[in-house]
Parts: sequence; C-alpha cells; structure tokens
Amino acid sequence: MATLLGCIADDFTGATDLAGLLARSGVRVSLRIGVPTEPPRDAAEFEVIALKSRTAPVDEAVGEALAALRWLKAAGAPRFFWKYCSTFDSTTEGNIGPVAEALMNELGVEQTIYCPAFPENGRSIFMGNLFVGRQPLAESPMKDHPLTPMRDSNLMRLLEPQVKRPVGLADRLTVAAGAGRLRGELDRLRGEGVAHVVVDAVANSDLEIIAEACRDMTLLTGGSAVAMPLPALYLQDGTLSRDAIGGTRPQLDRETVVLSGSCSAMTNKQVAYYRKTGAPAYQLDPLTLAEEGPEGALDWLQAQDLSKAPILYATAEPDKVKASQEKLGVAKAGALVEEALARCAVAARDKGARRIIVAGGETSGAVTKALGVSQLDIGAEIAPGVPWTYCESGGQQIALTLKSGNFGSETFFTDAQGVLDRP
Ligand SMILES: Nc1ncnc2c1ncn2[C@@H]1O[C@H](COP(=O)(O)OP(=O)(O)OP(=O)(O)O)[C@@H](O)[C@H]1O
Ligand SMILES: O=C(O)[C@@H](O)C(=O)CO
Repeated sequence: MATLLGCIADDFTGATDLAGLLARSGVRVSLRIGVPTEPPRDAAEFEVIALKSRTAPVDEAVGEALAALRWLKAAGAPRFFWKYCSTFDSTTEGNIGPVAEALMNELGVEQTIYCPAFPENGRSIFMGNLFVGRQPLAESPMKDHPLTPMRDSNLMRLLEPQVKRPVGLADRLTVAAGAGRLRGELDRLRGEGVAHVVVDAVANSDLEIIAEACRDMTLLTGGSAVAMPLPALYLQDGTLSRDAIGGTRPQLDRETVVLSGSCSAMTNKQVAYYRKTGAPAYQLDPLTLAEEGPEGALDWLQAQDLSKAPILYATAEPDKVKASQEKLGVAKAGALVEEALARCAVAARDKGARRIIVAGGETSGAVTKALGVSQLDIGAEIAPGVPWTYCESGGQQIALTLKSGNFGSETFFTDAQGVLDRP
C-alpha cells in the first residue's frame, strides 16, 4: 500500500513522539532517520522522516525538508505533516515558519494550520497563547533554553517574523463549536488571504475536532498530538484498510542499558529515582571526559551485568552544567558527552544489550548515528509521546527508545523495561 500520510519531524525524539501517537491506533508506522538515500520500497501507510534541523541554518532546514517531501511524494503520500516541538522551539528566523512556507510553495497550498498543543503533556493553546502546564510559555523553563529560549508566549507574534504571508487565529470558541464551524472559519480566513492559521486547543477533544476539520488539507503542521486522531479518521471512512493494523513486537533478550544525556528538570528526577531503585549507575562528567576521554565509562560498562540494566548518565543540575560549560564552552561540553554516550551505546550493544533506553534529543541523535540505525518500526508506548521502537544495528535486532527531555514521569526508566516485560 502507498503511504497515506508523509511526516517530516525537526528532531529525533520529536519524530518518535509523532510516530508513537500515530501508532496508538494500532496502525503500522515507519520512522526513517534522515532522508533515505534509496527511493521508497515497501513504504508504510504512515511514514515519518526524522531530521535534525531545529536549530540548523534556515536554508539547510528548508533544503532537508524539501528533500524529505520529495521522498514522501515518491512513496505515494497525498498529504503531509510538518512536526515541530510542542513548545514551538524556534528562533526569530525559523525554522518552523520558513519550512512550512517552503512546503506550502512546493505543494501549491494556500493555507495551513499551526497547532503545537499536547494536552497530555501539559501543552495547551488559548487565544493563540501557548501554555506549559499552568505557565505561559515565556514564563516556563523554556525561557532559559540554551538554543531556543522562548521569550514570548503568543504563537502569532512568534510566527509572523518567520513567514512572508499573513498569520491569523482560529480561537477556542470556534474550535469548541465543532468541525463545520472551524472549517467555515478557515475558509473565511483564506478569503482574507490568511495563509498561516494558529489554532487553539486545550484538550484532546479539541484536537479531534481540528483533525476532522483539517484532515483533507494537503499540509498540516503542529506538535504530535493534533495528528493523533488521523489514523482513526482514515480507518472510519475506509481510506485506510484494517490490514494496516498490527505492529511489530519481536521478543528480544532482556540485557539493557540506559544512557541519559538530557539535563532537563524531568530527566534529573528520572535519573535520581532510577538510582534509588539500586540500578548500577555511572556519572559522566564533561571535565573528566575532556582530560581522560571516555575510557573510564567504557571500562565500567564492560564490568557490568547488563541484566541489571545499568545507567550511564551525564544528567546534572543547571549549576553543574553551567560550570562545565563555562570551562569548556557549551558546544564542546555537549559534544564530549554525546560522543561518550554514543560510544557506550555501541559498546553495550556489542556486549549484548538488546534494549537501549536514551534520554535527550541531541543525545538520541548521537546514539542512533553511532548505532548506524536508519529505520525504526514503532512499538508500544511507554509514556505519552515516548514509544519503544525496533531496529537493526550491527546485524542485531534491538529495541530502542528515545525520550524527549521533558517527557515521561519520574519512574520512566523502570516503566520502559516494564512495558517490554509485559506478556
Ligand atoms: N553535565 C553536562 N554538562 C554540560 N552539558 C551536558 C551535560 N550533560 C549533558 N550535556 C549536554 O546537554 C545536551 C542535552 O541535550 P539533549 O537534547 O540530549 O537533551 P534535552 O534538551 O533535555 O532533550 P530534548 O531535546 O528531547 O528536549 C547534550 O548536548 C548533552 O551532551
Ligand atoms: O513535541 C515535543 O515536545 C517533542 O516531541 C519534541 O519535539 C522534543 O524535542
């Protein structure tokens, strides 16, 4: 069967987030790391291409997204989804708007929507303003993000400098009035020349209305959650056959390693909780890595019993992160950690680990690259937006989960193992 929905995500954990929510409906979802070099063969009904373009120069991000679009078109996709972060991570230049506008131009589309809401993870939009839990985006911890500090909560104001065509809003009152009313409002705005429409959503029921109203748009954009209702809509009207139901679930050995390079508040809690469970733990420190390299971590890993699911983590509180960044520079500190964790991933796989749990988007990029992973099949969901995936690495089938920094609850690392242990 040809692809029904072709998705492009601006980072790796965001891509697994989207793929996981689409797979909730039971349909097969395939995730490609980067634009495949080969033309599509055996493409799935739902294809997600993971880029690493969130903070890339605008031209590079646009070029990669257009290459992904062409591959997805060749796979037969009639409709497309541009996935960015539920906290709208971007700079004044981009890359959310420029990529959306380039995709619109290439597809000859006059209008698209913007809906990063993800109510299950506390992201909601009201009157065009994005909230993280109870805080406006610009008052949330996202205001201090090292690469994309979000200092405005208003999505129209954030988007306007990024695009050439007019920006508008379909507010919650319209959405709450149902799919017909929302469709009417989008038509009205199109008549006024509004190409980019931010759409409010505070609950999953709003997302269902939005998906129903916009399911026939050639290009949709948003966080993962607004795409979640699409497979059910396609199944209902026969666009998607029931044969598409049924994901992969290979039985793999239980040897596990946990690799954490995220320093988010939630990952700090998750690492602290996991250490308290008695799991063997090794802390990587960028300053030590700069002086001695990753050998200490690799030696420690070699001595571990992987059936005890040891953790190697660089996760640290903000003051500690800042201290090493001041000494080494932000990029160097990050690169040292990413490289060390990537080497640990390969060493763990070679030692027999068949379940690899990774925390952090950049960290996930480094680990998947080192493992030589190019395609992932989506399995069971561990937490909203974090599924297990299955892939091949070094001639072995492995299960891999890539957790966004802020996702999952405190018990995530044990939850992840529990999901695979379930009969
Ligand atoms: N102790 C540390 N000191 C300095 N930098 C660190 C330290 N630990 C990790 N890092 C770096 O911080 C960055 C964390 O980014 P990463 O994207 O992996 O996590 P995140 O931002 O929490 O996740 P997400 O992008 O999914 O929200 C990585 O580049 C990592 O190498
Ligand atoms: O939408 C989100 O919050 C995540 O999928 C993400 O993009 C993490 O980088």
